[in-house]
Amino acid sequence: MAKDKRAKAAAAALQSNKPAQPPRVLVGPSWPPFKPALPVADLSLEPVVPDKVVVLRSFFPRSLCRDFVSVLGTLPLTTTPGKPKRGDALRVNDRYQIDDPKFADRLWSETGLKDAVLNDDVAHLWGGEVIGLNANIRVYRYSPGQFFDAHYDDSNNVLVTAETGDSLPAKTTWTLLLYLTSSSDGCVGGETVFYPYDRQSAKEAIVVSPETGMLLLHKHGHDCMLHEGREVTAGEKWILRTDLCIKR
Ligand SMILES: O=C(O)CCC(=O)C(=O)O
Ligand SMILES: [Fe+2]
Repeated sequence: MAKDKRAKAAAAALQSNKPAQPPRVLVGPSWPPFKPALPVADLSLEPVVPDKVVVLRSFFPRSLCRDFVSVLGTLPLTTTPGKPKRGDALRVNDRYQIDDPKFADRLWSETGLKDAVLNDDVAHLWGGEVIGLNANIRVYRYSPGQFFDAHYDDSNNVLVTAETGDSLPAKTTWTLLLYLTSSSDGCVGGETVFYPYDRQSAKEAIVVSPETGMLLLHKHGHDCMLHEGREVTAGEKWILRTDLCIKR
């Protein structure tokens, strides 16, 4: 065998002996059942900023939020390093992330969310035909001292699993945040704040205080408003994050 061929073979052997990647979490948490049956309230979207930010109050009842927090509290959350990658916002919180198409579909179709989002009055907001939620579910816990500095959320190309099991090409267009705790649970601070003019001006701030069980949707990608998760100063802020996905 020629010398360079031997070297190539050795390199290939080394490659195949490379230690395995850390296992990806494939099995999600056992999410609590949606009990009582959802929705518990009339789900009408309330505008916070016209065409940019809307909320759905009492999307989850308080008891369900409590059930979620107690299950999520058993997950291996990871504290994000204080030093972000270049271009990334400084985020200091404890986080868990999983691809869970089944749960994303349940959250979409078994909660009243799908009907509320596809309602004729609001269907024009989303930038296309919404076909479901991003399977990438993120759970954030902010303890005192933790926050998410001002940033913009990106739009991403993803696959959404249809009821038939088929994967459909999709694009995320709006961020979805579900607040599982609030001041009524002892969480102080943690407001989500939007800045309409791309600068962190206190005068221009549009402040959304967490409400237990409230769902917030805001436009992301090109038209995303600068926003932050303010520091929590007491208690814990728990949120669940995913995105609305349109057909691509
Ligand atoms: O925690 C918040 O209020 C904001 C979270 C956020 O901006 C994000 O997940 O991109
Ligand atoms: Fe964000």
